[in-house]
Amino acid sequence: MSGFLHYLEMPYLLQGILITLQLTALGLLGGLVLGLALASMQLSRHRALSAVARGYTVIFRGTPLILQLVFAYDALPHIGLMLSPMMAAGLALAANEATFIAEVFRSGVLGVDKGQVTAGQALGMTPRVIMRRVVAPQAIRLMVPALGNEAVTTLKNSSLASFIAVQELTLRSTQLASSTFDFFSIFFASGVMYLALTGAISAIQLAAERALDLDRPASRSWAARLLPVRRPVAPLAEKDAGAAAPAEAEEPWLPPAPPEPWEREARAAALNGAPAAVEVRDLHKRYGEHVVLNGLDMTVTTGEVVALLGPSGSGKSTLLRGINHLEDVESGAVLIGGRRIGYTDDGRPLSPTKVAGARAQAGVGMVFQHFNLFSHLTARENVAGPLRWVHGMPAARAESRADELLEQVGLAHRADALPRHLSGGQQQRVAIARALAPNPRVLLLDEPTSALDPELIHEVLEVIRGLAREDGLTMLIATHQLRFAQEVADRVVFMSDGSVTEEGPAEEILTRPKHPATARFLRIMGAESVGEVA
Ligand SMILES: Nc1ncnc2c1ncn2[C@@H]1O[C@H](COP(=O)(O)OP(=O)(O)OP(=O)(O)O)[C@@H](O)[C@H]1O
Repeated sequence: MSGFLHYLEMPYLLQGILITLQLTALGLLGGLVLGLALASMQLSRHRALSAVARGYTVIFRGTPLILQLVFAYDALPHIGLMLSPMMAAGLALAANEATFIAEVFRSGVLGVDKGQVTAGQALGMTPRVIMRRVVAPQAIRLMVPALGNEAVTTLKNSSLASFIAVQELTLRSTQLASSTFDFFSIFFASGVMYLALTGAISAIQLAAERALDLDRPASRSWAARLLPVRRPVAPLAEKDAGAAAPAEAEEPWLPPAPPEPWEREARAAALNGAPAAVEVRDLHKRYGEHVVLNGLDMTVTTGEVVALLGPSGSGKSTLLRGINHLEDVESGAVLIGGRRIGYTDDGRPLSPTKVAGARAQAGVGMVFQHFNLFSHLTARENVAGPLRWVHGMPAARAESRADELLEQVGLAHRADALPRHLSGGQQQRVAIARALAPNPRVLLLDEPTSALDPELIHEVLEVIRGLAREDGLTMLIATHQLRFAQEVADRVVFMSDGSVTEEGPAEEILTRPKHPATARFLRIMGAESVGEVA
């Protein structure tokens, strides 16, 4: 059995290993470059590019590698492309491997939560910035195991190059065995050598996975220097300091009583005559045959807080996305501070990159139902990152602004935590801080508490209440929290079937609705208790 050992150090076979490694490197690097191009083409919005990439994939994934090797070596010379055996094998390996690597890239990119991409868009990031700062760092982490697999496959497939006389390990083992007839020992030694090589690849893969693991302290991770940095995970705090009411309180939490009539009157007087922050004019949107916004008109005055109510499916989220041009609409217009986002002055649509710039300038902050925090970044980086990437703020200033806002939402002590180490309520408060960071002129909140457990809702509502009452921020809030709407909103807009059914002072709409649809909705949502509070 030990007869195979001396083959492990035989220069003839060791040189074969070197050639195997060179061939694997050619196949893998070529496959990575070509695979990246194929994946980009498949993900592109241009149908022709996508079709070419799919056609390529069908051909190269559907035919045997050995045929491709022989083709590259024997057939290409007939069209004047003469390649050495090594180059022909490298080309065939790369061309074949690219189809699999492209799928790995594609699944990595598609595996990143779409909500984060939407959040990036809402923050004014260009497609390129979103890819670099949000999608790529997360996709790379997802792709490492599959890429490790592809590296092992390429190494093993390189043995097929023996068919076109490349002097790699398999061919040399075969030649040696044919001349010595010591088949068993030689092929055994050759198998051990392949195992050592594939084992090394697996070890590299594991090291990369460990290095990219977000739960490891960044200081020990070499990969953290390549991908966006995060600070070591802060120890979990037992209890949240800040805006929240204690979660363990035994009494059910109730929002403070609505403002006194004189307070409402004072606010109404202050808002009277203020310029429009958001104007929505005759907005139409449909998904296929389904009309979602049906000629919707609405104006939000600067400093006003508007609660958007309506049954599920009435188009509230679509309206909020439409206001920030995250949704294409069929007709109508949205003006933010008097300007249309996403269109030139003569009404032509802008490119996605220019739309991003327009969004950043328009100053519309957005908070989503499912938070949509960038899951690979700490709370601080979630807030500071967009300030740097979109608004060009120096890192130190962006971080101190992030710290200031995290303090405001009661999360200064969790600034270094990743989103997955935060409760839902904390995540939503980080999302609010992120939306506030660039000083938006208007904040859109899309059911900010509906994904939260009941005991976490109040901490988010407290933050929003502070923004409305103390900071005087213009807000449009889609919500099902009627008591909250009554307390915080200056006006309630009730939507059904894609248009405004009824609107007016919060107090009036919530306690004395005129339209039967509003009355039915309020009844279902427990309007009785609103009446009690009033
Ligand atoms: N991308 C989409 N493709 C097809 N239909 C969609 C899409 N997005 C939303 N819709 C449909 O549009 C309608 C309005 O959806 P929207 O999310 O705006 O309603 P909503 O009032 O916010 O509802 P909810 O209170 O449940 O969030 C719904 O019927 C929904 O199914």
